[in-house]
Amino acid sequence: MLKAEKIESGYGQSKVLFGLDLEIPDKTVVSLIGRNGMGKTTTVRTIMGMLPLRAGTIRLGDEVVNGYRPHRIARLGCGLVPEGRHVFGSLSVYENLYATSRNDTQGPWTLEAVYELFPRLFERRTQSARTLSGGEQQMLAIGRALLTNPRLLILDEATEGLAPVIRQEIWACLNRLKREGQTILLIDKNLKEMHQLVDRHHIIEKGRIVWNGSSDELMAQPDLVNQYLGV
Ligand SMILES: Nc1ncnc2c1ncn2[C@@H]1O[C@H](COP(=O)(O)OP(=O)(O)OP(=O)(O)O)[C@@H](O)[C@H]1O
Repeated sequence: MLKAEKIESGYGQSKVLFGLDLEIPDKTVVSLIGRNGMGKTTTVRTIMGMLPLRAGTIRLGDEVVNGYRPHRIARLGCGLVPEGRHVFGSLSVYENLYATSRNDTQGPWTLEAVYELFPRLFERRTQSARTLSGGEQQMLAIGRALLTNPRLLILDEATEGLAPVIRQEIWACLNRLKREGQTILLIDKNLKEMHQLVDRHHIIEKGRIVWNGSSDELMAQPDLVNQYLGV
């Protein structure tokens, strides 16, 4: 599905990614984990074409997408749930969803399907997005991304700052998406909840992947978790 090879990028004079490799096979859930400031969001921005790729190659399927603008990456099937959610506060839930739904995509995700996934969004469909709780805004951001029927769904900090009960709803949603074969790139810090969900973890340290392996392999190495995740 997605293959990034030796990618480099950064901001102005400062380089953040130093030859990062990441492969996301079809119908798998892949994580990117690491301490704050190691380059997770920068990786996502680079994949989405929001930051220029300075070196390396990104392939989506068979297509090299180096230099593609974000809208083109989105049209090729990458749906992003950004850190901080970025819903349109002055628009209603329905308007947020409608504004990003497209009629040129094929797949299971319709407005009705999103409302079925998150009944709270249906209940609050006329409410302006700024009045939603953080968890409801995250549901809206996920619903908005799903409406593009993405081949690859990317979540940057899937459950950060959310109340525990809402977190469980998000994990349940992600587990359901996995069962349905959705390919996912997941950034989060909750290793316990990620255990069942993630097929392959990738630890990022100073802009490079320093380890990758299964959830069981990760849990079997507490030193690794201590060293790179600081928990
Ligand atoms: N817009 C920006 N301009 C300049 N430097 C930035 C910008 N955004 C991030 N950085 C720097 O790039 C580095 C990597 O940041 P990034 O946001 O990718 O990390 P992260 O792993 O996602 O961490 P976090 O969990 O804190 O978001 C950090 O040193 C950060 O200060």
